[in-house]
Amino acid sequence: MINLLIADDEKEVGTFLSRLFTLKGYHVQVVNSGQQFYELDFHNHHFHVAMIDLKLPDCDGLSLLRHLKTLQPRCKALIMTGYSTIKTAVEAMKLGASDYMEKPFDDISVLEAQVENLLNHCTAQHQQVVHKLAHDSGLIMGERTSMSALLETAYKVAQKSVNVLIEGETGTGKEVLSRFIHLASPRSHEPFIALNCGAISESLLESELFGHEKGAFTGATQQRKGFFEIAGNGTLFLDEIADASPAIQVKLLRVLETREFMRVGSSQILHTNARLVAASNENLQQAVMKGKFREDLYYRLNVVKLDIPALRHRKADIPLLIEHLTERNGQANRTFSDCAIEKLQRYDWPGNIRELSNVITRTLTLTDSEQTIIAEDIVLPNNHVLQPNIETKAVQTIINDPLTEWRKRLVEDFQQKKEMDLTDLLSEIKKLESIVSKEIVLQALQQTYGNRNEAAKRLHISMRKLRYILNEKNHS
Ligand SMILES: Nc1ncnc2c1ncn2[C@@H]1O[C@H](COP(=O)(O)OP(=O)(O)OP(=O)(O)O)[C@@H](O)[C@H]1O
Repeated sequence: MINLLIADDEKEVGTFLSRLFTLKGYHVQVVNSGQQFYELDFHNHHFHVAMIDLKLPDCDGLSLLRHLKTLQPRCKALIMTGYSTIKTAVEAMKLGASDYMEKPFDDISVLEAQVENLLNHCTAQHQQVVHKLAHDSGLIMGERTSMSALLETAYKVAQKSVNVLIEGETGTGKEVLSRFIHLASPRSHEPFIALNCGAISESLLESELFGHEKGAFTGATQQRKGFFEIAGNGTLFLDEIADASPAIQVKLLRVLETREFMRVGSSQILHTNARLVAASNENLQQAVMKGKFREDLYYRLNVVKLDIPALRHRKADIPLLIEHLTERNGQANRTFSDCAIEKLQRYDWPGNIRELSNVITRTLTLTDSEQTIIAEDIVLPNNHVLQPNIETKAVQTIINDPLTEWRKRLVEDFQQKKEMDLTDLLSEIKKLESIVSKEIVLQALQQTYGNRNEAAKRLHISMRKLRYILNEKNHS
C-alpha cells in the first residue's frame, strides 16, 4: 500500500488531495498543523511521499522537512508553496525535497504526475541520468563529494524556469555547470548562448545582448539580433555579471522584470522567454554592499544560488579530473604515477580546473608518449607552495613517536607493578589523545601559516573543536 502524507493548514486543500489520491488507491494521512505532524508515529509508519505546505500556523515547512528527512530519509518530499515563498522552496530542495509545486494548483494533473513520478522514481536510474548529463556537459566529479550534492540541486532547479546565480572562483567550472543546467532542463533542445560581460565594452555588450538596428551607431551596417533574441526559449549564460556597467544592469533588470527589451536604435518592444543563468567569480552580495552591483538585480538573479567549491577544497576529485583531462587531450592511454597524482593533489590550484587542465596539457606535450608520467615531469609555477600531506606526515612523526614512547612506558610500568589498573590506563589513553591531537593541530597551523580556518578545514574539524584541542578555555 502506498502511503502519502499531506501537511497543509488549509483544510479544503487537505480534503481535496486526500479524496484525489484515495481514489487512486493510496492511503492518505492529512495533518493541518506542525503539532499534528510531530505527533505522527514516523518510527512505525512509513510514508512514500509527503506533500508539505511551507507555511503552517505553528511552524515552518522547512522544520517539518528536516524532521521527516531525519526519520525517513527515503520518503520523497514535495513542497507546496505560494509564489512569495519560491525561494524557500528552493532552499527546501537543497535540504532534500524532491520537488516543489506552486499553489493554487492551476492544473491538478501536473500535481498528480509529480506524485506519480516521485513514486516511480528509482534512485539508481535517477543517478544514471544525472551522471550522463554531467558527462555530456563535460562535468567530471567524484562520487559523494561536495560537487555531487551541488549537481543534485542543479538538476532539480534545472527543471524549473527560475533564474540561477552561480558563484565560484575563476576556472571552477561555472560555465560547465550552466551547460549542465541547460542540458538537464526542458529547454535542452533550444539554444545555449554564453556571453562574458567582462570581456567586452559597454556599448558592444548592449548590442550583443539586445541587438541593434541598421545605422543605430557608427559601424552598424545592418540589423543584428541580440543574444536574448537568439537564445529564444533556451538559456542565456552571462559570465562575470559583476562586470556589467550600471547602465547595462538597469537594462537587464528591466528584461527580468518585464521580459521585454528593445534593440539598440529601435522602439519596437520584443519579448524574451530565455532563462538566465548568471555567474560571478566575485561575491555578488559583497559587490552590492560596495555599491558596485544593483541590489534589485541581485535579488532577481539570485532566485537560486549555487556555489562551486574551489578545487583545493575538493582534492578528492583530482584523480578523476586528471583522467578526464588526459582523455580530452586525446591521450587516454597515458597514465600518471601515484606520486605524480599526489604532487598534483598537494598544490593549491588558484586557477582551479582551468589551471589543472593547462598543467596536464603541458605535461603530456613535454613528456615521451610511451612513458608513465612521474612527479618530476610535472612543472608547477615557480613560486608555488606544495601543501604537505598532513595525514602522511602526522602518521610518521606525530603519532608514531609519542605512541612508541607511551607503549614503552606502559610495559615498563606493568613489569614493575605486575598488575593492571584499568582506570589509570584509560586516563593515560586520554592524555595520549590530547597530546597527539594538539601536535597535529599545531602542525596544521604551521603549514597554513597560522590560518586557523584553513587548518580546521584540512583536519575536517570545526573551529570550536580546534580551540578545544589547543586547550583554549573559551572555545565556545
Ligand atoms: N567539473 C569539471 N569537469 C571537467 N572539466 C571541468 C570541470 N569544471 C571545469 N572544467 C574545465 O575547466 C575549464 C574552466 O571551466 P569554466 O570555463 O566552466 O570555468 P569558469 O568558472 O566559468 O571560469 P571563469 O570564471 O574564468 O569564467 C574548462 O576547460 C572546463 O572544461
